[in-house]
Amino acid sequence: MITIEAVNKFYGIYKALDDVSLDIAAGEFFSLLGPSGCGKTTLLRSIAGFDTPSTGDIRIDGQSVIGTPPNRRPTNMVFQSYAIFPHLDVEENVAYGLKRLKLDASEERRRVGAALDQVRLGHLGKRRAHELSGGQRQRVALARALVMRPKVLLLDEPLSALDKKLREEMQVELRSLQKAVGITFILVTHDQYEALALSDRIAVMFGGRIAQVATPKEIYQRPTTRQVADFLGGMNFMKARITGETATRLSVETPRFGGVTLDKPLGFSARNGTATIGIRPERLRVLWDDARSDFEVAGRVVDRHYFGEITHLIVDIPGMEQPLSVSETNNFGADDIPVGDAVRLAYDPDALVALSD
Ligand SMILES: Nc1ncnc2c1ncn2[C@@H]1O[C@H](COP(=O)(O)OP(=O)(O)OP(=O)(O)O)[C@@H](O)[C@H]1O
Repeated sequence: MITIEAVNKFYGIYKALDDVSLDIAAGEFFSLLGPSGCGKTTLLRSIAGFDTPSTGDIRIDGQSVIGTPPNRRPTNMVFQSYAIFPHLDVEENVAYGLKRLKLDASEERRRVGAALDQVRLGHLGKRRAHELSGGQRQRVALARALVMRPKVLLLDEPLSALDKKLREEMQVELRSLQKAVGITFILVTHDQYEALALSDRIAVMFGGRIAQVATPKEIYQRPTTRQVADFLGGMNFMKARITGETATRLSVETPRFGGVTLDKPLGFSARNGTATIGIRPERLRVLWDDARSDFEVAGRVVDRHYFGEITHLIVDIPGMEQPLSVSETNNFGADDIPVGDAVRLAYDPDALVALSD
């Protein structure tokens, strides 16, 4: 539905977008995720028409939109700062963009009512902006975009001004709203949890380039580069010696995790016969008492951080360069393991991933 083809964007000599190509399907909830300055807003603004790529093409439903002004594109953008008019009430705010369509009054009222119902603000139509909470204002901004019936809704960090609890509530709402209206949503966020919780697919960006595009589960469980793995949650990294290589698989020998064969990440090239291997902290489990596993490593707890439902244990493993970070639930008392204690950790070899540097 949306095709981004070899898009580059220069600001002077600075390259904000570097050869970006991407296909986004109709009805998809798609997120652009990355650290500040990685180019995600520039890409979103290019889809909306507020920025123009220096080279490359953007097509919506097969039609190039380069040169088409924002208001003539089948897109609508919701900004981070809920830009709603303070002197208008909620209904007037939502009706604002409809004015140029010159609908008859009853049709306009019907569409405004439907958009407000979609964001659960039907009862607050006569309120003014200063009488609304942050979450309600953001819903007005959403209704204002939805009322225009865009094919694509573009969302630039729409929830970042909200506090954590409200933000989580609005995330759930945004997801169900997207399913209900069925249009394509493209969300820009630097919040990995937001992207994981909301998206059908995520593109992770660094330095103007797309590092990986995949479903939340794939991107979390099978990151292809060290940078992607590090940006989305914690990851223990270790060096391993390559003992065999095919087009798609890599056999490695690790100091403490033994020999394993793994999927070869995209764009992988071996340096000095070594590869970087990763395992997520929550994929390591403490083995209590006499419990045994075919796959275990032994070490000593050197630090402990309590997070309520989980505890992070930092475990030094003899022969490993870096201690392992272990995220263990407190159901079994991980929060009571004293620093200095010997522990054994079980792991599933399937949880190990090979990463491109
Ligand atoms: N109008 C501009 N002129 C010059 N440089 C710009 C302009 N707009 C953006 N940039 C630069 O391009 C890069 C990408 O900016 P962009 O806003 O797309 O990043 P971002 O990933 O959305 O970051 P953030 O999350 O901080 O908004 C940044 O380094 C930024 O400084």
